Amino acid sequence: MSAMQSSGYQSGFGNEFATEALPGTLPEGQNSPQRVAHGLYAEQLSGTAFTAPRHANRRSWLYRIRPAAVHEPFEPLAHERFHNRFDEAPATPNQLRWDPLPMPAQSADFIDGLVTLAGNGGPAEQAGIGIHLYAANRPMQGRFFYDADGELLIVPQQGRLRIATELGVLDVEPQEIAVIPRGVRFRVDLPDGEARGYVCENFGALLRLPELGPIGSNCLANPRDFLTPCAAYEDVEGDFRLVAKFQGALWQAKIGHSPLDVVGWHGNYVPYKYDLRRFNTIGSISYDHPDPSIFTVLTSPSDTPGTANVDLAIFPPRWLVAQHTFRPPWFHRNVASEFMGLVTGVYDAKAEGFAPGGASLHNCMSGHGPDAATFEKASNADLSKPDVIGGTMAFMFETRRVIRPTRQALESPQLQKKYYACWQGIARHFDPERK
Ligand SMILES: O=C(O)Cc1cc(O)ccc1O
Repeated sequence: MSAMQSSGYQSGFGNEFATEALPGTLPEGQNSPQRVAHGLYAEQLSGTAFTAPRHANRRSWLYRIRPAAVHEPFEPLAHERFHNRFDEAPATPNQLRWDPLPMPAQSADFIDGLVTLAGNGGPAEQAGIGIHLYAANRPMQGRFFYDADGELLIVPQQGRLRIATELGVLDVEPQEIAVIPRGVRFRVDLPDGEARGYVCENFGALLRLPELGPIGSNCLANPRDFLTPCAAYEDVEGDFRLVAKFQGALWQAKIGHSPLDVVGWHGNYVPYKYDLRRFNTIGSISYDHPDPSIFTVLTSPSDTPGTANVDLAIFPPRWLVAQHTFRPPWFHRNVASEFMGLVTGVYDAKAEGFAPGGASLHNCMSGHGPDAATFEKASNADLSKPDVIGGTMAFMFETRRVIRPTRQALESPQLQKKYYACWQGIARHFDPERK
């Protein structure tokens, strides 16, 4: 099957987009005419309840060669490593850290290469997240995937992805992220031959831009930097497979054509990508290290205001200039749970051991913070000079519920048995006489 080429992008977040790969595809003035141009079928894809408030309502109208209903029945598809079983092992209060996942020894496409590290909630309650890693060395050939359980926030760490979706093609590279909405069918090709990264499967409310409050109307991730593909389609028939993730398990159906057959579409329920290097990072220009919520790129709200189902925060290159201040991330315990990954470079709270492609988990109220080496360095730093933090991109999935590691994550050879030791060298400095 020939790979779909990049179809170009439309910019904005939550817009009403309209795009067609063949002129004259989109009906004028209505969504579902008696006969659609070019002999296409009209189909609505609803990402929120019909009656969701207008500002939160997401749906798109797709004009396609065949409706999505055209496939054979689904059968269960075994995939032991990719799942939503977050109750297999006791949730531990220990700080956890993993080395990067090795590239697969056998041939693996994006689906084969998914492995579930942790999560909370689940698809049945439409709340919580799954945290997965992927490591793949082969494009998806003759098969397509959709996730009915949640939207997929993909954070590539190594190797580019070409994500051909029903709504067009996203070309994504490390330091960019992609979001594929719940239900949207896609195929992942690997332009660099292999790829590795992180996936947050969001079972809750759709990711959106955070409120800016007193920051004002700009900064953080600016809406115009979000890119949604223009329409692109393939008109191919063959003995293909459609893989669905439904209620935590995989299913597979025969399909005689590519489901990426949408010739034009309009609406606001869309895949998108964002270049994290465009994030307008703000910080303290007086004293103290602010809460990392100032680094929020996207948030999935929960029913409790200000308490996210999941936030994506990033730690991009930045200048630290705060005076009289311990500049790196402080020692911390949090009611929320913090999963971190590193795309490139060094994270400023950890001098070593947190490698690009690796991961750490600090659960509800588990103490964490700078390691001993970072603490000593920052406590003695010359604050008349800025700390110029360059060449790095760490990120955090922060969620209100405890993040429960899977059994395979706790038994993984990548789990660092001695992670706790990075704080063991923290010296006692207490002296009642010292000022
Ligand atoms: O390093 C971490 O684990 C995340 C984190 C970042 C920060 O800027 C402040 C506190 C915190 O826990």
